[in-house]
Amino acid sequence: MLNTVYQLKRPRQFEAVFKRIDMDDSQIFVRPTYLSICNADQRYYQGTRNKEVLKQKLPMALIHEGIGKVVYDPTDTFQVGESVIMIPNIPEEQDEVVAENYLLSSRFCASGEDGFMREFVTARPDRLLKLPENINPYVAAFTELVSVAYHAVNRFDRSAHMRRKRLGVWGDGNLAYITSLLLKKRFPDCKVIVFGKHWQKMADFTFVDATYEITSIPQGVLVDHAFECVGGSGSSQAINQIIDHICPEGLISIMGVTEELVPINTRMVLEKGLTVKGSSRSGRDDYKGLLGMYKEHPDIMDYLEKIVGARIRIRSINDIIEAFETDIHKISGKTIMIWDK
Ligand SMILES: NC(=O)C1=CN([C@@H]2O[C@H](COP(=O)(O)OP(=O)(O)OC[C@H]3O[C@@H](n4cnc5c(N)ncnc54)[C@H](OP(=O)(O)O)[C@@H]3O)[C@@H](O)[C@H]2O)C=CC1
Ligand SMILES: O=C(CO)[C@H](O)[C@H](O)COP(=O)(O)O
Ligand SMILES: [Zn+2]
Repeated sequence: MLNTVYQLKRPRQFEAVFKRIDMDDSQIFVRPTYLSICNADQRYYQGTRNKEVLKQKLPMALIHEGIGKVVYDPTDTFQVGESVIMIPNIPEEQDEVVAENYLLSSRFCASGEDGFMREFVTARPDRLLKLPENINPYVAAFTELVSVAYHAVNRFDRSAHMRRKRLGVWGDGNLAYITSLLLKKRFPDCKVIVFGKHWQKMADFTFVDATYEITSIPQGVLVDHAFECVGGSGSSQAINQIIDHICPEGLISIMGVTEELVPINTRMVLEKGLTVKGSSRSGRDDYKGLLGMYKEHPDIMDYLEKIVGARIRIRSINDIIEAFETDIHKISGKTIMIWDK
């Protein structure tokens, strides 16, 4: 059968193409319902990736955060009409050491192949998870982003030393909000301190213990471990400020994505004996763990609802452009597309 795929042809230009999909016994058909825009999608949409990357990856359907409804399941794993979270990471092998999101052979929707802006997404049963009942679909749409923070917090917990009195989070955007929220819920006895550029944005981080503007951090403010949730051109400043404010033998978790190489003060990384740990994407176990955390702490959902931003119904390519342009000009929050295609 033919599937309509809404691909980014070149920066700021989408087109609908028709792709043949063969029905077989292993692929479940899902109709996307709520999709959420990530900074990675914006880098393709605005053409801020380097030319070679754009040439290699486009045309490609964007979006790797989303939920949908099962319309056909030859595997009998889900019921028709059931809402599911779509997992964009697609592993092709298992490894006893390397997690699915770090395997070089893994594929990723909206990075190396079409993302979720399609009429139907076809997926193996292990790439879908049943959405719990009564979950707000606008929040569920960005489960992938929350699972990335969950994954990084888990990695931190497995590797960082046990002095965890103060945990620093650099950044004041969506990823910083989510990471500090998960840290506070997971380690309620630790102080979570946010270091951001905009006090107006940090005012929404009501659940943390302190916030500082990065231009006026009082002398003597130190953290045991830190999370970098900035990315882009702010990466270098954030990472170097972390190096200045972290105690010896602390762990720095880097999550921000940047196109440029980032100069960092390696002398002080050495002198302080720091561990720098990168975290990218997430895997099925992270989604499952996160859904368990939602069950244990239902108020996480209330906090996540606060970062739902614009909600835009998509019926045409012009609506898609409107969603991406709105997202560029937002102050904060996640832009959600109600996928009515
Ligand atoms: N590792 C992964 O798998 C994932 C990584 N990401 C990446 O994480 C990064 C953050 O994402 P997101 O929160 O959505 O992005 P945002 O752009 O919303 O957040 C970053 C925020 O940090 C602020 N900022 C800039 N410089 C500094 C600084 N030196 N110290 C503290 N704060 C600063 C920015 O302000 P201003 O805008 O004024 O510069 C902005 O408000 C992005 O690079 C994104 O691509 C996202 C998802 C998954
Ligand atoms: O957003 C992300 C995961 O949620 C990552 O930033 C994204 O996977 C990076 O992909 P790309 O290399 O295509 O920018
Ligand atoms: Zn993303």
